[in-house]
Amino acid sequence: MNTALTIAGSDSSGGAGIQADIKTMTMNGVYAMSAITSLTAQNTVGVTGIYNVTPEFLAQELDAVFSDIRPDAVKIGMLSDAGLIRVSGEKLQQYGAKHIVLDPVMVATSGARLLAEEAVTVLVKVLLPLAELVTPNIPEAEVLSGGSIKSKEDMERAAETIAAHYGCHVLLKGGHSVSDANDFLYEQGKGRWFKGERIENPNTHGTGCTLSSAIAANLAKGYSLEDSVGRAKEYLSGALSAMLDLGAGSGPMNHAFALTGKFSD
Ligand SMILES: Nc1ncnc2c1ncn2[C@@H]1O[C@H](COP(=O)(O)OP(=O)(O)OP(=O)(O)O)[C@@H](O)[C@H]1O
Ligand SMILES: Cc1ncc(CO)c(N)n1
Repeated sequence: MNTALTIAGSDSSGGAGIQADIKTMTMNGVYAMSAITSLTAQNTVGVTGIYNVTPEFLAQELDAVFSDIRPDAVKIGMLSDAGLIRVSGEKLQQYGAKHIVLDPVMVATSGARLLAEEAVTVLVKVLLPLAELVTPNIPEAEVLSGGSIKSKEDMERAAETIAAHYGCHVLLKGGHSVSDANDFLYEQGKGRWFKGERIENPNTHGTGCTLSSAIAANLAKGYSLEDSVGRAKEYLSGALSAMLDLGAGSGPMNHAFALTGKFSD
């Protein structure tokens, strides 16, 4: 069986973070493992507490995983401080981890900051060069590219800038745009749009975590990057269109109904 590891934070409400990642990887047919970076007290309305593990403990988790069941792909989500970012980089290099998908989580859907502002430069320096793919949303891509993104052309330009700077492929997600939820993949000098009809569902808690985990799961199974993104986007749209409505705020998606049958291998 193919295996994948998520390095991310726990979401007590189960919609994002580690919980979304494990559901997604399992539904996509790979064995899921986790190295938890932080506990968040969180629900559909907001984040009320963040309790980070120490860098030493994260190193122990990563040693335990890599020395026993090697992951075929790694998804990285919430890493809220510089120490946790550095230790992740060291361990991923030490073990020669492959197929690293980096979701540069900065702010939760509810608006809470999940990455200290001063740690952004460390994330960029340490982890972007190790990643096969980075998956920023529009506000994150503005931070990484240093320019504002208002149009389709701005998205294409920003993805190209990030790829050129850091030597990784870029999937710039359009969930925060006003029109359709189209994502732009920039890979080895060529760009491709992945079209997604906007689903009128305000319950988008964990969409970014789910998409990056589904990409990692498909890379773990041996699909190309383009196919992995295509399959992940189908999975995400399926989970969103199941129209689950839980909690008072932006609720989670329904993973049990995510597979439309097209990719249910
Ligand atoms: N209403 C929607 N309908 C269809 N697809 C959507 C919708 N909202 C987001 N998406 C898709 O969900 C994926 C995640 O994109 P988004 O830009 O929301 O990421 P994010 O902001 O990192 O997520 P999160 O809110 O979990 O932090 C993308 O493929 C995006 O196109
Ligand atoms: C733990 C965690 N990771 C990532 C996100 C981003 O949606 C979140 N809300 N919570």
